[in-house]
Formats: sequence, C-alpha cells, structure tokens
Amino acid sequence: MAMAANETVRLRTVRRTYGTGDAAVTALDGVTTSFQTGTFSAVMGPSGSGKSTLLHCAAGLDRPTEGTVLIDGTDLGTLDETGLTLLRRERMGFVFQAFNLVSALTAEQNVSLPLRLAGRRFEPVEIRAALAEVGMADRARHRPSQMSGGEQQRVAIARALISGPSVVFADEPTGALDTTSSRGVLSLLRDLVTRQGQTVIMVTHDPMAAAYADRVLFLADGRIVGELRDEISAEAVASRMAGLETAC
Ligand SMILES: Nc1ncnc2c1ncn2[C@@H]1O[C@H](COP(=O)(O)OP(=O)(O)OP(=O)(O)O)[C@@H](O)[C@H]1O
Repeated sequence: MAMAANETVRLRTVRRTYGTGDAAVTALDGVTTSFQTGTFSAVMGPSGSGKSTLLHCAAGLDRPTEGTVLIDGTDLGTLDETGLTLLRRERMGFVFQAFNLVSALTAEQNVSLPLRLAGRRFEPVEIRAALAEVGMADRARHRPSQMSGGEQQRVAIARALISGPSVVFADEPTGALDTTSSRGVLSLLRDLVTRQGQTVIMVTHDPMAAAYADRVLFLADGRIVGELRDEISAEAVASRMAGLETAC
C-alpha cells in the first residue's frame, strides 16, 4: 500500500510486547496512526500507557513485535542496524528531557557534532545560523554549565535540526524546565512547525505543553483511545487525561 505524500511517519498495527509467558507485557497493542508532514503532534497518556514505546518504535530505537513503521515511505523493518542508524542520522532529530548536551563542548561544537559524526562538511556560518534560529547566536562559545536549562534545550533543538531532519522526536522536552523556560521552548517548537514546516512528535505529561500541538493523541493500555485536533486548550487536554487516569 502506498504511503500518502504528506505522511512523514506511519505506524500500522504496531504491537510491542516485552517478556514471555506470565511475565509478558503488552506495551503497544496494535497502534495504527500517521503523522502528517509539517504538523506538531503530542502523545499523552497515563504512566505505563506506552508513550515511550511508541516514540522509540517510531524512531527505530526499538523494533515492534508486529506491525510496520514507515518514515518517508521507508519500512524500518527492512533495514538492518546500520541502515537504521543512517536513517536516524539523516532523517530524525532528537530532543530529550535531560538536554543531553556534551558538557565539555561549547554550544557550537554541540550543534555541529551530528555533522562531524556523519563525516559531513559544513561551514561555521551554518552552525551560527542554527544557533540564531533558536535565539542562541550570542552563546556559541558557552558550555552547557554556563547556560540555563531553557538555553541548553534551545541548543539541543538546534543540534536536532542541523541535519535537516524529516521529523523531530521530543521526549518530555520541558520535563526539566520551569514554566517560563517551558513556554519558550514550546513556542520555539511551534514556530519551527508553523514557519518551516518541520514535523514534530512530542511525548509529554503536561497539558499546557500538549496545547501547543496541532493534534494530541491519547494512549491507554497501549492503544490509541482518543484524539484532539486544532484549537487545543490545556483544559480540554487535562480533562481527557483525568478521564483516562480514573479509568485505569
Ligand atoms: N524493556 C522493557 N521490559 C519490560 N517491560 C517494559 C519495557 N519497557 C516498557 N515496558 C512496559 O511497557 C509498558 C509501557 O511502557 P512505556 O515506558 O512505553 O510507558 P509510558 O507511557 O512512556 O510511561 P511513563 O509515562 O511512565 O514514562 C509499561 O507497562 C512498562 O512497564
């Protein structure tokens, strides 16, 4: 079956079980969905509902037990580990709760790291432009310890974008930030989608964060149990979440 041109990520009946026999856990129980190019999606759900597993399977960091994941039409199941690593390097950007910058490197060295690892040539001006894009142009020579959490996350976003990825996966990107820094980081992600057509998939616990998205997917017990689209309010997200948490 062909993949629609405007789908960057597609999951088809993705199941992921861990362990066997009595100890078997079904983390994802037949998830089918797609993430459209140039949209900002949030994935929410109670603890243990399968959010991280979904993100890891979509990003080829974990392999589904059954089902298919396509990125830009490429079936990840057809790739070996090297193929997956290359596809991740070229097509995906990652942003984590803990920023994961290399502490010994400056902001500009952190941002250029993916290009160095890929053996790609680059000009310093490209790195400066990426830092300017996230509002960190004046901090190029600073190390992570000289930056606030919000600033470090901005640098991490510049690093995620430097290879021109098809999709950015963000795992609780504001989980370690205060409200003001969180809003800054979320506005930045929102802007990258709106102005540059970036595709972003974010796992979050925070209804305020999810409200920046175009679409919120709700997971419970490894299944998609609901969705909100457009004009999403934090209140609407919180009330859906409250419903899921009492149901569990
Ligand atoms: N490596 C593993 N081995 C065994 N079980 C696992 C493993 N990883 C996840 N699970 C189980 O799969 C289910 C889904 O886990 P997952 O981490 O995807 O949930 P989550 O929604 O991201 O949770 P949280 O919000 O607490 O991070 C849970 O029951 C979890 O215990």
